[in-house]
Amino acid sequence: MTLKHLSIINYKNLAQVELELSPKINCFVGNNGMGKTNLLDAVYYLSFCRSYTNPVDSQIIKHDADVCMLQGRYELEGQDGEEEIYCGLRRRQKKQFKRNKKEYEKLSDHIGFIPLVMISPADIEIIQGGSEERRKFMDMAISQFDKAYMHALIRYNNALQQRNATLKMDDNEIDFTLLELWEDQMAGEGELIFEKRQAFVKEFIPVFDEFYKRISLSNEKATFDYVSQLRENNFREALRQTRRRDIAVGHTTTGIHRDELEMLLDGFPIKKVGSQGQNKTYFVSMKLAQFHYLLKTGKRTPILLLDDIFDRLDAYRVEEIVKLVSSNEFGQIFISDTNRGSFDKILERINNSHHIYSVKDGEITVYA
Ligand SMILES: Nc1ncnc2c1ncn2[C@@H]1O[C@H](COP(=O)(O)OP(=O)(O)OP(=O)(O)O)[C@@H](O)[C@H]1O
Repeated sequence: MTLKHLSIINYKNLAQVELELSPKINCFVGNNGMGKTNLLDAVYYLSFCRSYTNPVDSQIIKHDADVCMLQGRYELEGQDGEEEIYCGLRRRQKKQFKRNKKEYEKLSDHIGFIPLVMISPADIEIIQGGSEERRKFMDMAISQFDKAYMHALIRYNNALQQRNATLKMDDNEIDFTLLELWEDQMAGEGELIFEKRQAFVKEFIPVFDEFYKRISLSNEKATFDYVSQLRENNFREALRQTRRRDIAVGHTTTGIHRDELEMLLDGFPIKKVGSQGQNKTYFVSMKLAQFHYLLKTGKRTPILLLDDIFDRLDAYRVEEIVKLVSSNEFGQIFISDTNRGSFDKILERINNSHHIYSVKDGEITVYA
């Protein structure tokens, strides 16, 4: 999977960008706040129909503009010709998302077509944030290769919302037949989501473990465990049993929306005991394992985006990550950093084609 050409108009601080990209490594260097993350985020947008950093579309249009446009031309492995992905945003209007000039009926149809993994400092939230961050990680990872999972999740969340709205009604207004209907839908979709999350985590852990060991070259034992109320309970029955309590609190207290990934370092929660470098090693290993998983399950090599990830890692860990991502297993890579030195280290090891760009006040030029 290669992004050959990228055009941007008015994406955050990037007023106008035209780039011919290297099929292997593309480095973006510049000071803080210049637009490096925005550039990587634009590439992310073309895969996921949304920004990695800001879920509100109107806020990604350049402040002084009304329209924003992204266009990418891709080459797919084993396929002749190019694929063109286009996104047009206009304030107060529905976004247009097109593949080869044909508009998608549903944006979810596009997810997974351009597989991509982004690693950024914001991923610390997977460890430090609430359990919804860890569920989001699983959902993003599985949805990219499993449409049935994504659709089950959409239906589950809809049924959950409906059940919660019903629980908030006055007792005499609650329609128990309707409540049962939402519960049946939640149970059906929830069981499927649980099975798929369980299978994903089972395969994912050994790969993650391997990456963590390689990057840290230590005896630190990093692992995690999937915790779900569905493991021990029949979900449909559990929903019936917790109804009274749920009516009292006004929301659903049982289900896969309460699942958790317990993240451990040497048997202790990494959230509590991990150093900054260990935390970073942990989430980088998770994302690389996600890449590996996508590669194994999908038809195409994902694009990898590394946004400013070397800060706080010791020289040894940086070198190991560089060795890993420059191996043949990885395809096209976009890297951003404030320091040209990090790139030189990376490029020393690689004979492959690479481009280095300078990013300054939203303008991108080939590095002199
Ligand atoms: N909608 C927008 N319109 C114009 N500028 C925006 C918009 N959204 C964000 N910006 C600007 O983008 C800049 C941040 O860019 P970005 O996050 O890409 O920086 P960076 O080069 O990655 O910096 P760092 O090294 O600090 O991570 C800020 O100056 C911010 O004001």
